[in-house]
Amino acid sequence: MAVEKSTSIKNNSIKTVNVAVAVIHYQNQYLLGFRAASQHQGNRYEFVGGKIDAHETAKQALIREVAEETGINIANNTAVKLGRLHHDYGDKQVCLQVYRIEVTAQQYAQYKNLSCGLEGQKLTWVDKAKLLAGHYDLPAANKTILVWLQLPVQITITYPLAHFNGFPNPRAAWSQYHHEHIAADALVYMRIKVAGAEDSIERLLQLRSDIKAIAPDHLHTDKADNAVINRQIIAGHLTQTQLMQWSSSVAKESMSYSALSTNLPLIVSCHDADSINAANQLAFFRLQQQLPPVIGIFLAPVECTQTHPDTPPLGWEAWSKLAELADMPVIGLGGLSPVMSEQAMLHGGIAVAGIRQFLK
Ligand SMILES: Nc1nc2c([nH]c(=O)n2[C@@H]2O[C@H](COP(=O)(O)OP(=O)(O)OP(=O)(O)O)[C@@H](O)[C@H]2O)c(=O)[nH]1
Repeated sequence: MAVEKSTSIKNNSIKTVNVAVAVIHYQNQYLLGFRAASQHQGNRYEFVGGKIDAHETAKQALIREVAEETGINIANNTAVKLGRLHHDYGDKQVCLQVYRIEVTAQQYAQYKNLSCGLEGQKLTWVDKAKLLAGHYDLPAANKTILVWLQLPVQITITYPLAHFNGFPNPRAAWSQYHHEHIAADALVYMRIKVAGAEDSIERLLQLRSDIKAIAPDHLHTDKADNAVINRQIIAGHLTQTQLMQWSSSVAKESMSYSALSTNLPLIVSCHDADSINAANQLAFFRLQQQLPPVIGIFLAPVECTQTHPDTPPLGWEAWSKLAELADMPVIGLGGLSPVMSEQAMLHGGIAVAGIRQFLK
């Protein structure tokens, strides 16, 4: 959501402070600062960052703040946009503009023993698994950043069930095929494209306890007592059509949107600016309601695809402009291969997803 728009939604008597936040890491080591007791949200860990000055872009502020606080020059590192987060602390409203920056091996070697910042603050490199497990007390707004950081740089998508229609038992064939071809520890979007085929998803999850899944949003709400599903499904998925239905139900003040999952984060599919705006609206709504966040957008198609040959591709430039509108991490989809994650990052995305080339 655009900063201006969110500010107008909120109490205008309190000005929103725009903050550039740098999630600096080298592989699985993440850099945290520690806020002094006298600061807002004091005695908590934080990512390096600070207020965006007037006349400064978020990326300029990021480079300046990181240099001022740590001495690390990130001007030539890729800053991967994760998202924008609006948070009301009661005494202060912030809009965090969050970027992930991987430092080079050389930078890490130079700064890995850094324990005190240039402003006298404590700095520490921490293990990603411990960070995500909540071992470090961070300001409340950062909770969503930790959920974003769970997303890998490659996401596998399943074939739809119809792909196996030639088999005597298509549902069993779907589960068996994916059981054999999904890479170890993958995050898999279970795009089965048929209502009522949840048993196939459940069977696949039972066969592959190493994988995590994004499943149609209704699945886990229907089966909230199912241990397999609860353990492995990390997010529910909404198609663009479902997202726009939610958005129009909000516009009509109908309560049907309450049917969306309340126990898991959501990932949505978008193809244009209107749906990205709806995703931002949904993310803002869920944060306000303290519901699990919207953690990503599948934005497609980047390139031509075999599954949607008639849909004109966006191409990376147009894709990048749309990705910039999103308040949450964006995943490239459509005609991509796993090695293109770097390209996605250079265009404002965090990951790539696909079917064929992502299965082994
Ligand atoms: N740097 C940083 N700030 C964060 C994070 N999470 C979060 O909510 N914030 C909030 O964003 C604002 C950061 O701005 P800042 O660091 O320049 O603010 P400050 O209050 O320390 O500066 P000041 O002493 O000039 O007022 C603070 O209100 C802080 O509580 C984070 O991970 N890193």
